[in-house]
Amino acid sequence: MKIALIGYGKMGKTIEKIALERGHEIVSVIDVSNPEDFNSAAFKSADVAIEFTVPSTALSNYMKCFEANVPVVSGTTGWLDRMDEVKEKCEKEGKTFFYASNYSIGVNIFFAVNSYLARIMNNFPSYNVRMTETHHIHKLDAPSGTAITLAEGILEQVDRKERWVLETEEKPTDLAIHAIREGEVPGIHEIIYDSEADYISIKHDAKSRAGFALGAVVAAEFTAGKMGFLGMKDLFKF
Ligand SMILES: NC(=O)C1=CN([C@@H]2O[C@H](COP(=O)(O)OP(=O)(O)OC[C@H]3O[C@@H](n4cnc5c(N)ncnc54)[C@H](OP(=O)(O)O)[C@@H]3O)[C@@H](O)[C@H]2O)C=CC1
Ligand SMILES: O=C(O)C1=N[C@H](C(=O)O)C[C@H](O)C1
Repeated sequence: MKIALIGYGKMGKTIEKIALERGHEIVSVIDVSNPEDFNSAAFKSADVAIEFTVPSTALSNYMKCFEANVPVVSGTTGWLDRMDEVKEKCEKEGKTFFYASNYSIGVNIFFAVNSYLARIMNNFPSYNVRMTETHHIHKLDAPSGTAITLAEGILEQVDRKERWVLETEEKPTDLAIHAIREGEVPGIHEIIYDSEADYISIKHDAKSRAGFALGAVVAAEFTAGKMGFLGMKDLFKF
């Protein structure tokens, strides 16, 4: 498969290594220095583009992929308030977009466990729920995209919580997400249910970026040749 990489940072480089190991060809690499390459024949020849950049540029990168009719798989976080515009492009104009706030298989299992636990805990109001996420000091957004997906999973199930908030609960119906930035941590997410009697927690701790990158390449293999707005539920069927 011919892959274009958009963003050649920590994730772009890890994805390149895994894509090559899986027998794919990298036909174009676009970073801040060469945005004109979206118009190149090499970019347009790609079966799929994999985009991991920064929140401020993600949406405009997707639009450039759509103009070139190259399906895009993205993991960039911190831009999700614009998601409806992307969905509309897919639904009305037949473009292809695959998105996950976290591509690792382990985190997607964790999402399912989080939902299941939240459904049980809905019946036990003596437990208050909160979350912590820990990432490297270079991360631009907080809370992490993964933490937002986890929070959405809890809010769907736990009737006593109405919205997530960064850091401090203002009222009992708030679900607090504490964001920690330290060293070079690839990503830790922990959900805590706390009562007077005890404390139940579930935690995912990424050992490196390899799991995220492998998931993104597998998603790209799945996306090439497909149409529409896609996500991990289409890929894993859970
Ligand atoms: N969904 C998932 O599974 C995961 C998502 N992420 C998310 O992916 C994103 C990238 O993460 P990571 O690789 O660690 O970050 P990095 O900062 O290491 O890489 C981002 C890269 O994008 C480049 N860039 C900036 N602007 C543009 C532009 N206009 N066009 C093309 N490239 C551009 C940067 O260049 P320069 O440095 O020169 O500015 C940099 O090389 C983040 O939003 C992060 O949260 C990360 C891991 C997993
Ligand atoms: O910026 C990162 O590094 C990560 N970002 C994603 C997020 O915001 O959830 C996924 C992973 O946690 C690493």
